[in-house]
Amino acid sequence: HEVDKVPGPPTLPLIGNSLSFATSREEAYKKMMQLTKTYYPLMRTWMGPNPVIHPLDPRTVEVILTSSQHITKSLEYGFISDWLGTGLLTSTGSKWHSRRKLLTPAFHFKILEQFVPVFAENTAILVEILKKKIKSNNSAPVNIVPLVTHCALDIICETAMGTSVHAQTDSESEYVSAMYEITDLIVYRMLRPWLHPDFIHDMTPTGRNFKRCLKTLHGFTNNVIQERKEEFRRRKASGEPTHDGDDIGMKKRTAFLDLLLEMSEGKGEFSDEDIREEVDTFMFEGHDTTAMAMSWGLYYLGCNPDVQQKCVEELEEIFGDDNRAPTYTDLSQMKYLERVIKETLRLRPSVFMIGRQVTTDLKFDGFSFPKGTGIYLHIISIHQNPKLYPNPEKFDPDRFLPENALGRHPYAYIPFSAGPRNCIGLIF
Ligand code: HEM
Repeated sequence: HEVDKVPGPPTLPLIGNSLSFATSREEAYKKMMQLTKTYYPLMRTWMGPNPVIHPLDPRTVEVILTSSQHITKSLEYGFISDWLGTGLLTSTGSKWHSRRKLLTPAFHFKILEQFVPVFAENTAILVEILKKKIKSNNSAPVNIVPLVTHCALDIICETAMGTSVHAQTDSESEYVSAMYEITDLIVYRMLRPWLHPDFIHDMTPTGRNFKRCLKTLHGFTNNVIQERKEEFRRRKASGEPTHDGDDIGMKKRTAFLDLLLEMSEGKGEFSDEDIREEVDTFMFEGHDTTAMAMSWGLYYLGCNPDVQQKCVEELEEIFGDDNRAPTYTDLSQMKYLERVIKETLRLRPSVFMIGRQVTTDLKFDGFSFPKGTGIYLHIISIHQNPKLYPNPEKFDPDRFLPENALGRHPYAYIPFSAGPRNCIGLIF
């Protein structure tokens, strides 16, 4: 096979390199990181019967990401599509093109600006919960990940669907548990090629649990969509504004769902099913990514008191003694905090790997890769490459000072991916 001209670890017939990764997430991750170091700058593996190439330096990553041809996601994304359908993350070709065009205005900063109070309200709840935890724990370490994740879930629910799941105050919610469980089940399946065929997966406990979670998740979004739709129609019929909140507890803001409903009513371009797949996509893409970024950010602030002190000073400069909630304009003044977030996403990018599938022959560096070859892009491996970031494990926000970033390859920093299929929620 053409792909075998590229160096890579020894393979077994039929199963390729799959056995090496059919282990815990942690082990699979460590193994992959080690391989990317050994075979830098280009590696091949076989995931079961499927060949995969791993471009590991920014130059070749740029070739893939800037291409308008290579926009089809790798086979693994198929395991999410029972949940997310062919929404923006998983779709390809003309469906993806038209959806991306339709949804881009929903992420305009004018829309995002009205969400800042939602961030502030939910963060205030998180701070109170953290204070209580620290007190009741006698200042012993607190696992912040579930707390931060619940906060992120509340934020994304309110901004994407205009409804609250109150995950911070009701962590027993069925929807919240299903959300947690399904992501674990998907990763478990990805790492085990014998679970890839649907008919096998469906017969296993993993498959049955997956279906159960799916029922809860789809049931929840379907309900919210129906409720919002009825409300939307009622308002339209009575001549009220369709999406600026009402007196039954909704805040004065437009959730993504309201925008989708407007699109569907206006031009009939979105069916209920279309709306659900996009809302589910935002829920999936928008909560775990932000929760991990916030958790790692807090972790690094905790480990680096000097960095923490500089953030405090910056905030004091902006707010003085005022206890008011931050505004969108305030955010743009938090230059140092922005570098802290950038450095967090360098060291611990929430989406540490993305995948593509070759659909028309791909050529670079004297190699030719036929249709059907998988492409894995290891964002984390690029971000931790000592050739691009000296002393890569060191947490140093000043790497992102303009003078220090000068001359760095633009594809050496890609936490939100890049090119036509980059993250639509990156300003969020
Ligand atoms: C720290 C936060 C985030 C990070 C690091 C992140 C990262 C990424 C990355 C790397 C991709 C490319 C995925 C791929 O090619 O497979 C992506 C795509 C996407 N992200 Fe984000 N994301 C974040 C937050 C969000 C939020 C808050 C939303 C929505 C509310 C969102 C919605 C999406 C969507 C819909 C796509 C698919 C875009 C397309 O294919 O056209 N993301 N994100």
